[in-house]
Amino acid sequence: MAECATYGTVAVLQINNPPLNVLGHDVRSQLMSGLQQALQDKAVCSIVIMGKGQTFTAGADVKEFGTEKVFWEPTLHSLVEAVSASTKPVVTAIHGTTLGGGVALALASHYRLADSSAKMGLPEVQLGILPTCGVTQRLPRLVGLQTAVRMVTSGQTQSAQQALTAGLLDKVVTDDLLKKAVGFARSVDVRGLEARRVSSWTVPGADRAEDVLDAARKTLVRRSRGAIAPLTALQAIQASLLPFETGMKREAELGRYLWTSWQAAALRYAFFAERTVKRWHIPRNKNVNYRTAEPMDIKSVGVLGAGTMGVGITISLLQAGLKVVLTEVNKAQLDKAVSLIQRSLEGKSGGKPQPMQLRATTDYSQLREVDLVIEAVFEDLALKKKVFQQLDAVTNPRTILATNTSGLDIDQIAAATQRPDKVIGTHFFSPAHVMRLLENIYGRHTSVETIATAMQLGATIGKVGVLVGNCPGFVGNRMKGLNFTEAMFLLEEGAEPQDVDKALEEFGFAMGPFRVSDLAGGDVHWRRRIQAGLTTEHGPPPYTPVLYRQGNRYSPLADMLCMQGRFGQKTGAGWYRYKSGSRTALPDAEVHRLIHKHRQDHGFQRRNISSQEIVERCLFPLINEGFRILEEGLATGPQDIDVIFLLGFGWPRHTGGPMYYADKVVGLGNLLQSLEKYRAYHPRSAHWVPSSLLRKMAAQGTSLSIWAAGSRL
Ligand SMILES: CCC[C@H](O)CC(=O)SCCNC(=O)CCNC(=O)[C@H](O)C(C)(C)COP(=O)([O-])OP(=O)([O-])OC[C@H]1O[C@@H](n2cnc3c(N)ncnc32)[C@H](O)[C@@H]1OP(=O)([O-])[O-]
Repeated sequence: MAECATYGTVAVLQINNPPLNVLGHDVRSQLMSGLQQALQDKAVCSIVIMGKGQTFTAGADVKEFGTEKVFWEPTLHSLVEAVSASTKPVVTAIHGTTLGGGVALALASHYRLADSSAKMGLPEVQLGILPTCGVTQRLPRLVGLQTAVRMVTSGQTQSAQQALTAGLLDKVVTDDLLKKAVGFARSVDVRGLEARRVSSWTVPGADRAEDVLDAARKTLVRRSRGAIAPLTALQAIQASLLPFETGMKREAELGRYLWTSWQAAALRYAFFAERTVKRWHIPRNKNVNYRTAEPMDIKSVGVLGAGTMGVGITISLLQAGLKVVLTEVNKAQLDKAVSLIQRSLEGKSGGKPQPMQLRATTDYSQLREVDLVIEAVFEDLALKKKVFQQLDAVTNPRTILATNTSGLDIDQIAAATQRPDKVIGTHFFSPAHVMRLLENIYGRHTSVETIATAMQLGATIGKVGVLVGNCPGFVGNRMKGLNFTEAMFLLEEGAEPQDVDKALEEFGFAMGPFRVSDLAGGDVHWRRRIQAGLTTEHGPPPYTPVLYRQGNRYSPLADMLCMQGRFGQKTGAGWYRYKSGSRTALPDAEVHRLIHKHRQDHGFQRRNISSQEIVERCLFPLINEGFRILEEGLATGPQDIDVIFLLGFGWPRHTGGPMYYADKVVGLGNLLQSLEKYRAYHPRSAHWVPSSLLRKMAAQGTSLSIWAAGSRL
């Protein structure tokens, strides 16, 4: 856990708690007793604290949070204060990704040394808590307010070089950290320790503090969108301008406030949910799971289609060091894609992709020897079936064929091949090289090896893979579609697009549904609705009522915009208008007139609609659908749905995701009541009918956490 050794006059305490040396109770106890021994040992003049293995430490053990263990002595706070109070100089020697409590230990030490590859960061706000243990008081004294605010409120890591420049480190070394740290510790002045204690310093540039804090507050109010941790952290940093002890008290008060908040619990849930989804199984056959599966080794991947998605997917694959054969029938499109890919990779790595790694071609037969192909052609079932038939003929029979469809039937696509066991959906989210989600969809015949390979590929390219079953829209788009449907009904009843967007942005989404639609392009879903027979390019299908389709209430507003060529930002007009070259959504009188006329034509009485109603009407049907998805066995558990929404649809992380939010914030009983209430007003919308799983759980008073625990192997 923590090992102690002496090198002449230097005592070295080494954390050894693989994989990440987290500071659980055992580690803290052993570090504390090692420190005390070193202080008592007359032969020891200075002390080094460092870590073995992949990192110094990833900080506190998050698994202890929410349990009593975190308060067992020595707490992290006691350990940090003992380091600070040491009567012998303490040198912290850092390597790997050092986070949270690791940075707290370093700040309390008298000297800080790091390996050149080290990174340091304070991810606490991402867990909804405050970096306590004096971090908010010592860090500004060491690096100034501006850097401290940036590090604490963003959670972003600093490279060793950045940390050195900022004053967070005293020295960066290149190799043999143990030897260098011992040498450094031997050389430090054992007298004058007080002057090395950061707690005795004052914050540099305190005369400009007001300006720095005001600017940070304005940015955070805009960016945090309801998350309380970043602004609370700013208050704690502000307290560093007070005498150290007073600031520490304020830090402790604010720390307690966040520690006990529902947002901290939600963010902790989100942290573990992202890691839980890799433990997948198929609900209808639990024997098919991550433990029984053996993935194929993937070294080369073919990408078919060089549009926006194909380009993003190719970049992700190349960044992970895989060989890619990018295939596109249109030569001009292919050339454009290659130059986009090269520019993107140059921007990141300073180098072009090696010619060996990216081969661009118009010739399908070049895909013959790749291990896996990801098809990313236009979202059209007939086209995809044709492409899969060709792929089946041209590729090696062992090659896995993946489709980047966002909602089409995997079984129908697989049926176009002689190898349905090797066909799977790999749904990337746009921009594919940025978004961390990969929704993997198995069909009726997809083999366990194919599933394991797609999940493994996700991990290889730095994405979080979530496995789901096959249904129209899969999990993400099936649920998300309902959000947009209700958003349009709200327009019919009296809201304007900007009212709906504002309410959902205040809830925490980066963008409301109409701004998202304009960004993505309204034509994508319009084409899908045409294919589904819900509308035609010229209006409702013959003999179809304007406001009802296939037995449900239907709003034709989005179709009406598309019929006018208003596809969103790319056409300069959608639900909003856009000045040339600008992405700023401006309310558009044309759209308001169109909505107003539609209301008049169909007898809607305009009424004022509250933000609460907007949020409930847009989100509750989506959550209800999540319960249906669980009931139908299309997701391994609620975490899978939450991760899809957190990483793929910008669901505000501090609420934990739709299923967690329903369970812990709204309450399943309240959710059921609301669904019943809206169902009474909107009897022609099937999405208000509560799912039987929700009814059952609300009646039994059970929580989704029972499901979450029981649904994992
Ligand atoms: C009192 C408060 C004051 C203090 O300031 C608070 C803190 O320090 S707050 C803490 C601040 N620190 C953080 O917030 C650190 C958050 N951690 C990270 O950001 C990444 O893990 C890291 C970048 C370090 C490595 O990425 P990677 O290489 O892709 O590895 P990976 O992510 O796949 O993790 C491997 C396994 O380790 C597990 N695990 C990880 N961290 C912790 C932890 N702290 N604890 C427990 N477990 C943790 C993780 O669940 C996984 O387990 P499993 O069973 O295999 O699912």
